[in-house]
Amino acid sequence: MSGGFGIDVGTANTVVCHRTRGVVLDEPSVMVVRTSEARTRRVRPLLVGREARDLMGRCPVGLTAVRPLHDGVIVDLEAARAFMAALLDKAALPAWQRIGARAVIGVPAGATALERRALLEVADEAGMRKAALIPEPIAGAVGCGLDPLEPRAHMVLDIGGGTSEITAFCYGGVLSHRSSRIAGDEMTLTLYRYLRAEHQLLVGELTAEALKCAVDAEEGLSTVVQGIDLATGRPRLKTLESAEVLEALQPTADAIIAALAGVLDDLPPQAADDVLTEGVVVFGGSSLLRGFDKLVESALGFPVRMADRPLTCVAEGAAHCLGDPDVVRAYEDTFIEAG
Ligand SMILES: Nc1ncnc2c1ncn2[C@@H]1O[C@H](COP(=O)(O)OP(=O)(O)OP(=O)(O)O)[C@@H](O)[C@H]1O
Repeated sequence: MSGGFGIDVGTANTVVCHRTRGVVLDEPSVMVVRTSEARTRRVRPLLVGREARDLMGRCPVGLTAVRPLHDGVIVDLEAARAFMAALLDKAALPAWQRIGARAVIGVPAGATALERRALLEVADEAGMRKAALIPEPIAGAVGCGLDPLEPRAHMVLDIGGGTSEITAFCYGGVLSHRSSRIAGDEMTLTLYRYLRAEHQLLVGELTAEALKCAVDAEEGLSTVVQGIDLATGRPRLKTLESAEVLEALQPTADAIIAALAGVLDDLPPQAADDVLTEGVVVFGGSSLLRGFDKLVESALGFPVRMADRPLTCVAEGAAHCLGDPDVVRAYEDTFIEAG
């Protein structure tokens, strides 16, 4: 059987990868709904994905932008169902391809049983009857070409929008795992707060995020930001050097590096040796922050391997696992519930 989908429903982006056709959907995990319907069972998205994201921070009265996931897990089942159905409609995936299709879905390694069931229900509603779950770090590792069944330890860092997950694994089992809520959204919030406190400038979430993505560590680029002056209430432009932006983001990067060091400390010497030789494999959108790899390398002193496709490798790895069920079976009982 050649069909089926690998799915990564993330806090920031949702990616669907067909087993043979590759990525068929890659959209922000946002929808715009009527405020009166937002918390009801009859929520009907007016906009979904990119168009919904464009309205973030600009929603007129009566409309609300909703993110159905927080920290990588579903927080509102009705919203998530409506979101997934609208997104699949938007991708125009024909019903014959979807209904009864197999799917492997990436889930944070620390998702609770309830959170995992919520994802399976959403897949079921979307018509995918034979869905299986896989920890996202393992799916991402497969998408980067690692073999999580070989008797050799690997370590991956997945920095997405809501969570950073660090996982060391070997021979079908997890050696050590840490998850932190310090990831891309927290970096954006840090910049928003920084501009407010240090430059008395109020900016929208999309502007703060664009500043984070525009930063260029190597070429010392500067970026012009437009916001509202807190003192006068008038629009004002501010030019920021990359070095200043990176300095403001340093504490968030330090927190992620500390979690990485913690996972390394947990490893038995032989496994640590494997990891130090291969280096840590990094993926997730926030790994694209300029200079992040150099920061990790200089802090920990071991190599960092950036994924070729950091935003889609989880969905691609999950799709690959459709043809390699041993990986799904080996890791299905390795979810680590937070105590
Ligand atoms: N060039 C860039 N520089 C810095 N950050 C970036 C860049 N491009 C994307 N990002 C950030 O990557 C994050 C989204 O990454 P990704 O799509 O991997 O998250 P996700 O899988 O949806 O989230 P999670 O894994 O937490 O559920 C956003 O916070 C976004 O701002």
